[in-house]
Amino acid sequence: MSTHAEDDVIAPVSAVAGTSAFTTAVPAPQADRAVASRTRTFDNARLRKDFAAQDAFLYLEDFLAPEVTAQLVHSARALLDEVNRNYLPGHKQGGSVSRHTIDRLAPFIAELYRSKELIGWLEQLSGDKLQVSPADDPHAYALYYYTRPGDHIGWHYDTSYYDGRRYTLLLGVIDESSCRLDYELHTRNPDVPDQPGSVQIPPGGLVFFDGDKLRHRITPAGANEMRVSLTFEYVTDPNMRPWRRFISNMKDAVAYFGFRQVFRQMASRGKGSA
Ligand SMILES: O=C(O)CCC(=O)C(=O)O
Ligand SMILES: [Fe+2]
Repeated sequence: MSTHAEDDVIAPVSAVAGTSAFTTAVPAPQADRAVASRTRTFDNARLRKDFAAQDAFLYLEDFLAPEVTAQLVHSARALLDEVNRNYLPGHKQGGSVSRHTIDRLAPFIAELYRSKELIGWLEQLSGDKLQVSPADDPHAYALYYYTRPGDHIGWHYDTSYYDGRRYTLLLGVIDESSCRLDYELHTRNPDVPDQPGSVQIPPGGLVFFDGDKLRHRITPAGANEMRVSLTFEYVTDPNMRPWRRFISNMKDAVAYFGFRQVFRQMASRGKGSA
């Protein structure tokens, strides 16, 4: 079900992938400064209202500073050789790169994930105190790749296995595709009719939502298309009961990152080295 994907790249992209991409220097921006340069220009009171009115969902077409988007695009292409592909018939087909690989090869993404400016702004929107996900959660930050015809994710929620809420931030990185994020608002609220919507997330665009409230899917990629999105997960309580951790890990191993990535951290922690 889970395979490596060295040869899974369409031609124009593979020209810049591989080791040479790592040596082509693209200076990393300073994450906090770059985030603040954008968030201080927004009408944040208005965005907060929009987020609440849409039952904990917000889409912004143009969020990231251009130098951040450029850095993410560079990393997404440089990490093509690291993509782990998965097929879950009827539910999901596509690739992902876990936070463990990002830590090794794209540290700017880890820095952006932890940016105080970013987290503070998301806290303003959500009205919740947010924390980064624990070190052994491979989903804390991850890249998703849609590079083959039919790559998609079926309807689902980003269910929280934590004791508190789980928020998902999606950042558009590469979108040379017809893929759409289809969603339904208010599905958990019997008093409000479900409200369907659909967006494409262009490079630098943002989607932020409470994972247990937004029903969503990514529609299938066509031939010669490529889409990469970056996901950040924030939680209100990083505690997770052991049996839920087990279910969450199994899901991440089967549907996203492969067993080696997901259980590697646990194994090394068992030996006292993490
Ligand atoms: O690729 C995306 O933008 C979102 C993917 C998604 O919904 C998920 O992996 O849970
Ligand atoms: Fe999702």
